[in-house]
Amino acid sequence: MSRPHLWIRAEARPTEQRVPIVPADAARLIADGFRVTVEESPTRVFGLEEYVAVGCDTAPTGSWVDAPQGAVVVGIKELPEDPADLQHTHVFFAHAYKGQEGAEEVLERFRRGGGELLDVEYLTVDGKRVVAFGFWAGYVGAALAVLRHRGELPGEVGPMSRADLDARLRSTREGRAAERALVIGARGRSGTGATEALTVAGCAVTRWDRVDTVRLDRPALLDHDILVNCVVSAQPREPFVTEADLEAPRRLRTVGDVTCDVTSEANLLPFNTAITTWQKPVRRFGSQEHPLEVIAIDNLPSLLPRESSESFSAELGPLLPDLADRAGPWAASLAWFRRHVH
Ligand SMILES: NC(=O)c1ccc[n+]([C@@H]2O[C@H](COP(=O)([O-])OP(=O)(O)OC[C@H]3O[C@@H](n4cnc5c(N)ncnc54)[C@H](O)[C@@H]3O)[C@@H](O)[C@H]2O)c1
Repeated sequence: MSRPHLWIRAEARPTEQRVPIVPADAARLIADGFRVTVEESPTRVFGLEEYVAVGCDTAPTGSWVDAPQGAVVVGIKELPEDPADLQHTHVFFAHAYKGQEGAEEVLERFRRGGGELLDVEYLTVDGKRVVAFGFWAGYVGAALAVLRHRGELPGEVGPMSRADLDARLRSTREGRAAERALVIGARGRSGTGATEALTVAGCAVTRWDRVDTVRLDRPALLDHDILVNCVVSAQPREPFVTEADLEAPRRLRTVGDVTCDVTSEANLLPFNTAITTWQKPVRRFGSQEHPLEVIAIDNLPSLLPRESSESFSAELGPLLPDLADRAGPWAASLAWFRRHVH
């Protein structure tokens, strides 16, 4: 069976420590007949020596531009702006098919260079995504909400390990009554992660999914200390929290909005219309007496780079034997590319 040469590029963003294939999975791929080249990276959470130890070749940062023609360049986030023409097959999250800012330029680079994009977001089986970062997004999103609620998140956030995060979740619970925390979208990937973090934190967790919001019981919703919104929402519908709720007395004080649907028509927390950042993670609403604080960070998985990389790699690895034939989920992703690039 044919095995393409996998080229793991260095991420362009200086804050991005994740990697799509971790050393343990690179070892499995090499045993299965793949050649794996890993670029040097100043930020990656796994050291280059860990890849060398399992038999990967190494290459300088950004040298994928000169990779052999058949190599498949694998990354997570956007490509650097150079070169102008893309000749290789690239696997990454391009965010290029929904009219996003800069999307047309990216597609034009592929068109000009004759390259091919196999966008990870569009790797699907029976229409369902098979590689995603949702679990750890929910985990860290819920964890930050709890820490903020406990007065333990005063300033900036940055990449951390799960062990450190869990230690903070456990140490800050001592001597407190368990907070009432509600996860909506609890059966999904991020909802499952959120539930796990809240459990580690010692919260009393309520889990709602679709059936529980058909007739929204807003008083019950507002009678929680913490809300973590993990709902995939495509159409406008009755908001979970309204402007009117902001001024009124309520138990709810902290919201982790994992969806970050802040500018979408389908925003279920429409009082908030902006994301928050690692530098300024919290936005404050409501009155002095009845504040409501929201964390809506749109790159949550990068805050747990090791765990996010491990789970991503575990999902991607088993798909790679089908890559050479563009079979299975690769065919689905390629179809999206062909629809957009002729
Ligand atoms: N902030 C970040 O860094 C980050 C990272 C990854 C994903 N996300 C976002 O998180 C969201 C969730 O992603 P996911 O991978 O967990 O999705 P998912 O499809 O695994 O789960 C979504 C869940 O929402 C439920 N749901 C849908 N409509 C509902 C409703 N009206 N009421 C209650 N539940 C409802 C679904 O049944 C499902 O269980 C998406 O918007 C995604 O883009 C954000």
